[in-house]
Amino acid sequence: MNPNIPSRVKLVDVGPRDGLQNEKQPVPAAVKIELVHRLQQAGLKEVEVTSYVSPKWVPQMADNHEVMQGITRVPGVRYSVLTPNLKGWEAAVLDKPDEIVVFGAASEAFSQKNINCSIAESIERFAPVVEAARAAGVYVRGAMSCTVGCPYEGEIAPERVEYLAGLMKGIGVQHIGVADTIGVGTPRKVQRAIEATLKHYDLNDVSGHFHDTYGQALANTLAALELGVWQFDTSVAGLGGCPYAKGATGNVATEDVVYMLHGMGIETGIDLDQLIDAGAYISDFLGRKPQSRVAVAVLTKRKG
Ligand SMILES: CC(C)(COP(=O)([O-])OP(=O)([O-])OC[C@H]1O[C@@H](n2cnc3c(N)ncnc32)[C@H](O)[C@@H]1OP(=O)([O-])[O-])[C@@H](O)C(=O)NCCC(=O)NCCSC(=O)C[C@@](C)(O)CC(=O)[O-]
Repeated sequence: MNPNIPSRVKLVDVGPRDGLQNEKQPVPAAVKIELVHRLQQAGLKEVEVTSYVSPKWVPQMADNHEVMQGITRVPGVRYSVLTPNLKGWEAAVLDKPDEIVVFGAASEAFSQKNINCSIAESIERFAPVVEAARAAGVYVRGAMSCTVGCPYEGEIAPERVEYLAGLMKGIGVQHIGVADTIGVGTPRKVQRAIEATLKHYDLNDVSGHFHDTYGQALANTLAALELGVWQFDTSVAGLGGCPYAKGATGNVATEDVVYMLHGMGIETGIDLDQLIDAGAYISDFLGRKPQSRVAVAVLTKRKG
């Protein structure tokens, strides 16, 4: 096996936030809370719970306070939330997240559509958020959208990823996620985006966030593992899609990544059966099958 491949991987389940943010049907806070509980029971050590964004832009996340305050926290589990500006941070801090996420884009057009400002303006907005969070002892992660392709601008060059990673580093963002927002990436392209990020960030501070629109997300995860990346965002049942990236499907399913990693002898600390139950719970609520191939296979096998 490639010696760069780590023996242990940390997965952050972003299903409750990235997975549900685009759902058109209302999902009650109680269901979101139960999903977080089931994920932590399955062994997830970090869950991205919600976002503090405009309820006019993303109505599904309007219950952020209720969800964060309703969770029974487990020691050793981290709860992260998205905060695009100081207003978001001021709301989020009341709910005591372990980690906040500022989210920018390597594409100007996506930045405008997603957060209504240019890349340069986004960094100006993030800077005081990062400062306030770090002063309060809250860890700061950055997400970089559209690192290989953009729904409005097409292919994104690695130099633009390097540029954004440098800006994020410059304002004190501690960890950076390399996102293939619309799932158009293929393994070499994703590796180039990660290599560009590694010009500014240590390998231990970089994670992968791959959507599966074109069915490449597992291959892209493996490509990132081959560079030594050991942290990934995944979404239980493959939930999700971004409201500002039409047609993009959910993140790679946590179940599929766990199955692949365990099959490679890589530890995750996650119980696949309990994870599949968590995915079945939310999929039943939404009235559809899990998007995870592994979950569907196991659930079919269980029926006998
Ligand atoms: C970023 C803003 C808020 C800027 O929105 P804006 O309109 O430019 O902000 P503004 O400062 O001009 O304020 C306009 C209104 O929004 C309110 N407002 C302002 N800020 C907040 C806040 N934090 N929370 C609640 N309300 C807020 C503010 O109070 C005001 O309310 P009004 O006076 O009209 O009633 C807006 O564009 C927005 O909410 N966008 C949604 C972004 C979003 O959630 N996108 C999806 C998540 S990112 C993602 O999924 C990608 C990722 C991370 O997963 C990685 C990947 O795959 O690429």
